[in-house]
Amino acid sequence: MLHTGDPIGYKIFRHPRKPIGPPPPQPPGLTRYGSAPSSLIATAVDTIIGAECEFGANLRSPSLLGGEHDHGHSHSHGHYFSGDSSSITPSQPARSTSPPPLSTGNRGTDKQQMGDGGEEHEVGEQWTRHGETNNRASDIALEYCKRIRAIVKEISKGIAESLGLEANYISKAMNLESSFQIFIANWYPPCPQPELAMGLPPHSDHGLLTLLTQNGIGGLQIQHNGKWVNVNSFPNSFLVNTGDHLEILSNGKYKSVVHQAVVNRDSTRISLAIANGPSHDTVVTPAPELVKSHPPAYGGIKYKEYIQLQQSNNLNGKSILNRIRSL
Ligand SMILES: O=C(O)CCC(=O)C(=O)O
Ligand SMILES: [Fe+2]
Repeated sequence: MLHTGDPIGYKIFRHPRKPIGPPPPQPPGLTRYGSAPSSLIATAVDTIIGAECEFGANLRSPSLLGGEHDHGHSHSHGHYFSGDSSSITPSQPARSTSPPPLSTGNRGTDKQQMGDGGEEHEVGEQWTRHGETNNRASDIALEYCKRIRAIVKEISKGIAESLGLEANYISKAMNLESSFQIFIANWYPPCPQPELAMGLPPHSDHGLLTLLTQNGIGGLQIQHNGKWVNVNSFPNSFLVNTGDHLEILSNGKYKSVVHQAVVNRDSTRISLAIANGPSHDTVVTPAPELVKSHPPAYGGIKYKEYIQLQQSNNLNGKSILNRIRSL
């Protein structure tokens, strides 16, 4: 897990208490206690990264996230959002009538998916809330994702060099110009018996890097040497989680971090995660340079299929990565 030091600001976001919906499938022993009311993403975008807070202000200035545009991408290239929650839906019909391939969530969180203009989605879809188009939230989130993508590309250069690879190796191998991003908002309400509950079960993220920002309330834990370690919510920082596809590409030199979210008795916690992966159809395999002294430890699988596998199974540590482990 890495931290980036970009100076972002945020403000505490308090969502009105609402009953959460029916619980998703539970891991044995603990009650899942975290979800998202269906309007969370748009509301969270409005309040955590929206115009009233520092971050929103920074979003409009090029300095924060590395520039006005994301090097090579434009709306016409095919950024999109699509909704898989009941009340945040594309305001225009999707191009295909089949459901989005990644729409089956297993986490009880609201998600918005953003990708490279593949066949399933219309470009420039907008979010609706309570039947009304929320242009502002979708515009801010779109810009946010573009800037995050630029950051991920920069970090990937440093990682590639640390592996003895050419700086742009990861960007090219994963086709990061068209990287598939998923915008995830997690909402963890106060829980009367946190010791009996679990916010988000242990898992690793499927992509390359996940950039997380939070509302100042701790709850994230990472597994380190077999123990759970609390990760504090540092102000003015993103938390960067290493994902399974970095582990694959690096032939195990970088490990994806297993993490979970716990809940607390007093405060609502919200986290916004942007999961950044390769493009949909990319098959990532260990870099040839890294299999000279160690045979490839993982087989390759299309990223889209990998995500489908994770989303159609309960979150359970590194269970999906283990399926394509060859050693
Ligand atoms: O809420 C958190 O801190 C963890 C979120 C997370 O792991 C995820 O969305 O994948
Ligand atoms: Fe995660």
